Amino acid sequence: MHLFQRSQENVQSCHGIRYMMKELSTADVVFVDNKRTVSTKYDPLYPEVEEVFGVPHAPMPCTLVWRDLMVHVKVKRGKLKRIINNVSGIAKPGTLVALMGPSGAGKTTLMSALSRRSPAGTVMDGEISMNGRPLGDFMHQESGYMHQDDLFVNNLTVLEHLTIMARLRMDRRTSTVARKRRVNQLMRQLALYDSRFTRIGGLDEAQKTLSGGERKRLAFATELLTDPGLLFCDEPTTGLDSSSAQKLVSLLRASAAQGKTIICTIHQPSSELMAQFDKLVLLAEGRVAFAGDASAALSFFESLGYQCPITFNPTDFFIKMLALTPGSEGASRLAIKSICDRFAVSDAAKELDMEIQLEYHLMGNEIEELRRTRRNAFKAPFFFTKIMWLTYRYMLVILRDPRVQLLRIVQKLAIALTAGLCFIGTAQFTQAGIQDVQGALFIIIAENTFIPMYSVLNMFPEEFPLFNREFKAGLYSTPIYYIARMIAMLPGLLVEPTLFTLVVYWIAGLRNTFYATGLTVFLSILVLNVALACGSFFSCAFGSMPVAIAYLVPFDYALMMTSGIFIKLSSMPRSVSWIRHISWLMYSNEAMTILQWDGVQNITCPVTNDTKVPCVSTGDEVLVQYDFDGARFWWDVTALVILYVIFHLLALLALRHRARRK
Ligand SMILES: Nc1ncnc2c1ncn2[C@@H]1O[C@H](COP(=O)(O)OP(=O)(O)OP(=O)(O)O)[C@@H](O)[C@H]1O
Repeated sequence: MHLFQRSQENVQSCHGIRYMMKELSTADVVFVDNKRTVSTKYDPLYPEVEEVFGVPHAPMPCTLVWRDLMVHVKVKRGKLKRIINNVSGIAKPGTLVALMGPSGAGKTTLMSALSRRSPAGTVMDGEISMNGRPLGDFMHQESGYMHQDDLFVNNLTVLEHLTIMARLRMDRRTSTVARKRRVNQLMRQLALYDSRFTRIGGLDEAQKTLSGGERKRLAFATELLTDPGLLFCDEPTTGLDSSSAQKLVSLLRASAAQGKTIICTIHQPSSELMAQFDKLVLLAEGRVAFAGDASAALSFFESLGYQCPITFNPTDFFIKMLALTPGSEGASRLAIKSICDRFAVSDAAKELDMEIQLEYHLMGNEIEELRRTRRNAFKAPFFFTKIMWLTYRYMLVILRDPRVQLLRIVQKLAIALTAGLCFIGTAQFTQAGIQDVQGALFIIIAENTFIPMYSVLNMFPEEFPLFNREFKAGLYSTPIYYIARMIAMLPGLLVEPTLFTLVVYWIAGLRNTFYATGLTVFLSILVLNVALACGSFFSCAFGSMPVAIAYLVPFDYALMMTSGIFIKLSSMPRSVSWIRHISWLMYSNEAMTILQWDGVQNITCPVTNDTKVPCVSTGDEVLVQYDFDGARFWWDVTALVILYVIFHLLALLALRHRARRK
């Protein structure tokens, strides 16, 4: 309770914003063209929601303190490179903090450390705590992180994206109505309501998509879904025109006014933008060159004898002072060191130090508050809820472009017709017919193997950046993503092989029994799924399509050569014949051959007087000719299922390894 009261006081005393908090927390505040306006005609997306719930709560106040922080990254041969050097600071509720400095000063590294989102290979020393708690995994639930480059599933609309994100991010105890209300509120507050049915992005030029500013606001809305008390924004205005940048910073300002703590890295903002920030931290060469009220930075530099020219924007001046001048790096480093050293003994630094000490002292007494926080700890959505909503997301993407799906089916039918026509009337119980039947079976197997296996190679590398970001944000685990991704593809994985196999089977006139037809279709579905699992494994293991192809081509040749169609399996050298045990082409070829020839007794032989001309007259002899065994049908099916499971498990492990390493 203590901490909450103290933080609330901070919020109110810091800016006298009690009035604003009340005002901004109502749902009818809309930002239009950088001006906050109150809509006169209230038009909520879900009217029933507002009636039930009324005014929302203020976010939980968050005070972030860091003391004597050092950050190193691992470079070659296990050596450590120091990026952040003995940095201390504090960010309180209701404040908008700007983290500025020249390129390479360490802004992103510091912010990643403060948000507990540092990449693997980062070594930290020093203290960071939020509301008295040393940083832990809770940071992913209790803080938001807006990345510089916004990543979305482009084909979704704004409303679909926010609805799905609400399902993945918000506490599972939140009711459906409350979730809808939050989505509604955010779309209205961030001026996205009119674009709610607009697609976020995409390559279709005929489709209207979001502008750069709208994408940034959508990224901001996504982070605000859980209403975190602490928000990190990495260069939120980069790539925006001045009006959109102003609009976005006004939104950050308004959120801070609601009681949030917001830390932003920012590149040389205009004076107008800078005026919206309360606190400024200037970094140079991994050290603090200034930290305190944004308005006091100029006086500090003046006290060192550095006068900002009247024609200069102060932020340009700070960066100029703290950047290395090309050609005289040594002198620049000395000047920067001197500024940082003098800040370390300045009144502003002492004041900051005292504030930090006081915060630590007060935090020591917050045990009761900690207990309360733990009791109300965030409860993530259930495993199956996440799978369901992620599957929905990927299914939407597939369904969004029905023309592509239709084209794929038309293409499959065209290939099936072409292939089938080559075999028309040839599948007979004759000596020539044996080769024709085996050829038709191999066409079915090859078509269901190679196209699916290669087409999936690009999928995981393409989706990896978004997956990795959402995985790191704790939205879902690798198995959840992987399972959802596979389930979303399932309809296509059933329809395509079924259509192709039935068309070829029918035109080629293969064995006309329900048992043989049904099981051949089943086997072709299995073959396609094993091939896709194998492609997924190569895609996850090698991370890029060209590398994956380089390894997959020799692998698939080896599988094809041991399929039993090109070389007699018993005549292969032992050193390579073992490969057939992992060849789904061999297992499916054997199983489909059994279905065609099992019990056949009447294969006709050519009429000739030469008794030495060999003749295969029964199905069993056909199987012997290919080194197949009629008793192994169900073993073949089992082997295909085992390969399916193994390839998927390997793919999952490879993806997990990749995600943890990045
Ligand atoms: N993993 C790493 N290995 C080696 N050097 C690194 C690594 N990460 C960061 N650095 C170096 O640390 C310094 C600070 O990087 P950081 O990205 O934090 O700077 P920044 O202030 O955010 O720069 P910018 O404004 O250009 O994004 C840079 O010189 C960068 O090259």
